[in-house]
Amino acid sequence: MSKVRTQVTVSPQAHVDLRRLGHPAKDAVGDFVRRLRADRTNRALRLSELRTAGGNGRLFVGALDGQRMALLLETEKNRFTVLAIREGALAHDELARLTVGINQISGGIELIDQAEVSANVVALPERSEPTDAQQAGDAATHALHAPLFAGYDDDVLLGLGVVAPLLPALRRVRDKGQLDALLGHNLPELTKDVLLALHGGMGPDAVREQITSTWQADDPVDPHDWARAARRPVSQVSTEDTAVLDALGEGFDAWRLFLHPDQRRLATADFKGSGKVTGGPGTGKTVVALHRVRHLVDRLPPGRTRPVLLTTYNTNLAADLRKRLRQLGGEELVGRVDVKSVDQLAREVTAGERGEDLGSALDDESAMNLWHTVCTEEGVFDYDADFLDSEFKHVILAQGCGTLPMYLRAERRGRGPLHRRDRIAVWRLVEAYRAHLAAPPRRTTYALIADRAARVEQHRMARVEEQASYKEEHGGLDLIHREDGSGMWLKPRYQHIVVDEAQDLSASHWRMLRAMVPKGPNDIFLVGDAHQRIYAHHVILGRLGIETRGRASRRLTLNYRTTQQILTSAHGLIDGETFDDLDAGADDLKGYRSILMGLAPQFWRAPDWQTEMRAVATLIKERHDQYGTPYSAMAISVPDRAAATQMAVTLATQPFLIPAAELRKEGPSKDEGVRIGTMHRFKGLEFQRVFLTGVSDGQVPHQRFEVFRATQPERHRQEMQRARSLLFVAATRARDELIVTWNGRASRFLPDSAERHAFDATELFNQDGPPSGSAAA
Ligand SMILES: Nc1ncnc2c1ncn2[C@@H]1O[C@H](COP(=O)(O)OP(=O)(O)OP(=O)(O)O)[C@@H](O)[C@H]1O
Repeated sequence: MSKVRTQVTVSPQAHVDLRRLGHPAKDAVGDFVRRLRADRTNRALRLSELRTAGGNGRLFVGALDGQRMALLLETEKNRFTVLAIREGALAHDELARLTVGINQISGGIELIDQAEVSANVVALPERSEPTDAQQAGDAATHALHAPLFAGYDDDVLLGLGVVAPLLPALRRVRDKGQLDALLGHNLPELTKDVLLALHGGMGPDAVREQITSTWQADDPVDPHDWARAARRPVSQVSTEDTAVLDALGEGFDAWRLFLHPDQRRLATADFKGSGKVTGGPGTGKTVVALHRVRHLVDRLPPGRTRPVLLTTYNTNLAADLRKRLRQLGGEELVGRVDVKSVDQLAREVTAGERGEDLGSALDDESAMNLWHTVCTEEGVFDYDADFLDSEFKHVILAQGCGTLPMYLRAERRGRGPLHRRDRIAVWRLVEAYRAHLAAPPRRTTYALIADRAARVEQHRMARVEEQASYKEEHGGLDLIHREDGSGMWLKPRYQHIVVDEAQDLSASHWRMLRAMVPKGPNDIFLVGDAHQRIYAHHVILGRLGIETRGRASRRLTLNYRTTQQILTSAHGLIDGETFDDLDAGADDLKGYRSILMGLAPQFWRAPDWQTEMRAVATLIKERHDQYGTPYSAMAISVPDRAAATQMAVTLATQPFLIPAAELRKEGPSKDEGVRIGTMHRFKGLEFQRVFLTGVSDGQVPHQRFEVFRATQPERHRQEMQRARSLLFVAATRARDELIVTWNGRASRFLPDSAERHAFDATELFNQDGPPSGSAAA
């Protein structure tokens, strides 16, 4: 019999099964897909038809290996979609009972296990019908017992996108616990999102507008046309099954295959100029940025140049972006993109300048020490080094103040008043500081490098524009003679720039980037979140020539990283603060939600730092030994570098013997081992389990900021906001579990309930064993 070429894709829900079942299942699916593509008649696949799905669809089961089976849908001749994976003796029966359908809103293929949902979730405490006496009870009691979604007709729920076969079970859900259990199942994403939003208090109209409409299919949905359904992006990303095989082979991240419709739209949108995406932690901003890069590269003419720049705040994040870009599109994609941190870029720009030697860059601590030196030498002790450094970077350099009169006129929005007399004194100190740097051996700072790079690029862009207009006036003649000396035409550095972690770039960085790409369609695309700003100050992009108002600004609100439970707690950390939208507007986390369910964060208090460290080591070892969490999937944030060393030593000693890797600027010091670093190092990363240690009173926020409360209230407010953002960033790195520990009293940023609910770390070392909480995630 001749072999028939077969196409195979994997559905989003099957992908969730694979995540849950882990690597052996993934490898089995990879093998199965390869063999099925090669020859569907291969007997080892044990491919057998189960039933028709109605219309042109046929359901099959196949054997992945001795223990695992898959449910497949043949949507047209020799095109299969893997819908679900089960393992164990009952795998066949479990697959056979799944209900498969086409969602009438999204047009995507969805499935649910009605039996499992009913049995495990809502069959639980079905409440008996009220007696007469109870019926006489007050309305509040009645409301308490009413099913959660009683207020919405079936038609309303279906119209919003809820998967139809779920309705009978959903009608019996009466409390949040049952809803969480229901959402803990592998349900279609649209259904989960709608139910969460309704339960969170969003009205059906708002849900329709903000959620359902984003999933709406572009064409009319025929509930029997499986071939069409399977080709819609919500069912799969690509009609090429090689993409699926690649994804299965190398790493295993859903984002490479399935994008939320909002994410997809942003990645492929056409902007008249720049585009901006904001959104809370874990909403897939980086994922959108990566897909955006792929989209831009796909539209380039063939070539070897790198006309697209992908940039971010620091080196280790840039390395991470390069890795993820390679996963997304291989060498072919990476080969067309410059992936660099903004400081590296600025460094290269200034290094390329003839006759320019700015000297080596001081690290943050040395730069701060230099301010101390300058103040001592000048005999001025009215301003602290932090303040001077910030004033220099965020006012003087940010606004390009080259002279004292310019600085006297500079705006200091949100920084409180600074009188003329003080500005003159600060300016003198700044001049002394610059003189120190210029004296041999010449040194500089990253802020000065960025400032210089911005000027160089602005100058370069002015020449590019000048040449372009000359060429236009002279009919496009070759102008070699005009560029005599350099002998070449100047071209803009890039055609497109994509920026991740945009909230932490300084005004100088933006000036440099603005001048690296000509103004035009899709010039700059930036993603960021002001709630996570921990370095820079608020920059108004519109004033720097980056216009993203109106339709060019979008927000993502669905979190894919962190469980709803962790998110709610993290949210509490920044409640009450106000945030910008990276431009002149305001932003908040309204509507920010997660469809992932899990454990509530755990709190542990210890009498002292030593006990706290040993408690953390105990909890980590338990998670590794009992639940199989690799050490490298766990991370500990510590208050400072000394604490990092102490923590690593504690982990390494008997009885723990836990390997550790320090999180450095350029990434972890080793591939293996628990990651340890200060909260700043957690930026942009994610881990399965996160331990935030030293979250004690006086440590978070640090007590040194207390002096500003009376003397510089505006400064105090800013420091508090930054400290909250830092804790927020660190907490939202956790995928499955967040553990917060402290010694002495808890940080005032934590809710009062933290102290009340905290476990006592000393009990971990009692003979009776610890109350260590459930850790399986
Ligand atoms: N459509 C998706 N489907 C499945 N997983 C997704 C999707 N989008 C993002 N993710 C996953 O969610 C996590 C967070 O994504 P990403 O890092 O892009 O978020 P972010 O908004 O940049 O986060 P942060 O601002 O906290 O750095 C990652 O693990 C990513 O793989």
